Amino acid sequence: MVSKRQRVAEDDPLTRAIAPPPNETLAEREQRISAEQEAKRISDAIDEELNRQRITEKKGPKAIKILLLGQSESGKSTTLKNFQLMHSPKAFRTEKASWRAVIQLNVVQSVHAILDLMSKAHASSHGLSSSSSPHPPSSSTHVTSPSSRPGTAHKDYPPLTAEHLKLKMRLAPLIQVEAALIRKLLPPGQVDLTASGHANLSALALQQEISVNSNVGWKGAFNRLLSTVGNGRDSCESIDMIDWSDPEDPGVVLHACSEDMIRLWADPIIRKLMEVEKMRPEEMAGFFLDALDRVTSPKYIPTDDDILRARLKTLGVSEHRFQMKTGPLGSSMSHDWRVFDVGGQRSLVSKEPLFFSPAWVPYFDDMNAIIFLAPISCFDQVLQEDPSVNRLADSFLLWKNIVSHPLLKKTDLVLFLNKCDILRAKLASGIRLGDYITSYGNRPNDFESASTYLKKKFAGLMKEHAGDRPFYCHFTSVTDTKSTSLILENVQDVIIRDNLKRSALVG
Ligand SMILES: Nc1nc2c(ncn2[C@@H]2O[C@H](COP(=O)(O)OP(=O)(O)OP(=O)(O)O)[C@@H](O)[C@H]2O)c(=O)[nH]1
Ligand SMILES: [Mg+2]
Repeated sequence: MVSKRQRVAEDDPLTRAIAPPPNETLAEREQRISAEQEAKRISDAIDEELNRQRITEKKGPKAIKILLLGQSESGKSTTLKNFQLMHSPKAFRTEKASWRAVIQLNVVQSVHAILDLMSKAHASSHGLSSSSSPHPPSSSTHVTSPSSRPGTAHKDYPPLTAEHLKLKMRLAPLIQVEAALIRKLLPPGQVDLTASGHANLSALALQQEISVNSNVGWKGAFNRLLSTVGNGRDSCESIDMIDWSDPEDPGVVLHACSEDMIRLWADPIIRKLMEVEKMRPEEMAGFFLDALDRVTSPKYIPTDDDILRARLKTLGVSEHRFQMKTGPLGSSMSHDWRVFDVGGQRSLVSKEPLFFSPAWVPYFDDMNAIIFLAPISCFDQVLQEDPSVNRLADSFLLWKNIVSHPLLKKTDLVLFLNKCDILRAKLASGIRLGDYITSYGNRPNDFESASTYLKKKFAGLMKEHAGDRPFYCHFTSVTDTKSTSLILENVQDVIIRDNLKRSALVG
């Protein structure tokens, strides 16, 4: 008779699956038992390895953590990309297909800003209000002077010809491409509606910059999308998965509009128009108009430099981990490094950047170092989130808050005076630092004097609010990978040295 318990066990699918076959021969039984023993041996070995790793992790040196801070567009994500390029170049390059779409979006948005300005100039010359133009005014990121904000006086725009208006019409398909690219880059439900509050993608694109929440892995979303149109190969070489013959690829329209975009960007009247508007696209984030021929070519694949210049606003936090040998040459000591990149945009409610929110502050004392980025070329610009605040004044204020923060007393603070390449070009073009920073007075308007002066200002704030803390400061252009990798190596050395000093004091 079969007991109830035995019946239950036989009904159990797992028991049935692992039960020996009913007519098992002696040889088969021996083979089965030996296979089971081998499987158990492998499983035990895996458990043992996991345990060993857990113990070493506990015993081994703690991960070294770096937090990147600074206002929006200061260059935090670009610095993170430099870390990735230095320590995981292969992984960095597998994301080229995703960056191609971001660069295409950057191109379209730069052209869009110029088309907006043409509408505004056209409306102004016909005595209409610019709000009657089909395109609302572009975001203040595209505008480098407070004088070009809405509601300002009538300007002396050069008259546009019929040819300009035709050119503008021929470029209209780019607006659809813009919406398609945004849809492609944002996983469903990830459209950031915080600023405008409506879901029309094309209008949304005009009103605000697209941001991607780094936690949801937009690159992953894009790769999944690619794999449905590509050859279906489950590869991480995302560039291999682009279907170059896909007629729906945004690159097709971009290529078709290429000559017209080049003509627009080179046109002397359009240049004059931008000059009157004090609009300098070359200083804008994600500037590719000087490389239109290349980036709109049918088989365009971004270079490392292109990826560093691509602009995608960060929402939330991005993390990059890598391992690095440390200590004297030949030493086998290895550290885990973690670099955190937090979106610098301010909350519309608290007016504070995300990294000063109550959710983030508790993490501060867990950081070994903070790299604070101050884009010193922005002395004549205002914050996109609050046009009443000058960008350089905002960087001074953030720096002051960081150096005097009680939770950051033991953290290494490293200052990157960033966008030096743009500062140099801006001063050379005749824009005067003294017109915006009155304390600069009549000092020479060259890079050496201006950068030294600004460095002293930041050092002064440190001295005033944090006493004799070491002042680590670098002049950077983080889109230049060569010089940035040297600077980052130096920063890593300083952090390791200070970390060792601290553990010696504790030990
Ligand atoms: N020319 C030049 N461009 C730079 C430099 N640093 C950053 N950029 C560009 O400026 C834009 C903004 O840089 P990001 O690194 O995205 O700025 P962010 O601080 O991460 O901004 P949020 O994510 O909004 O907080 C990108 O297009 C970069 O390529 C620089 O030193 N020189
Ligand atoms: Mg960012």
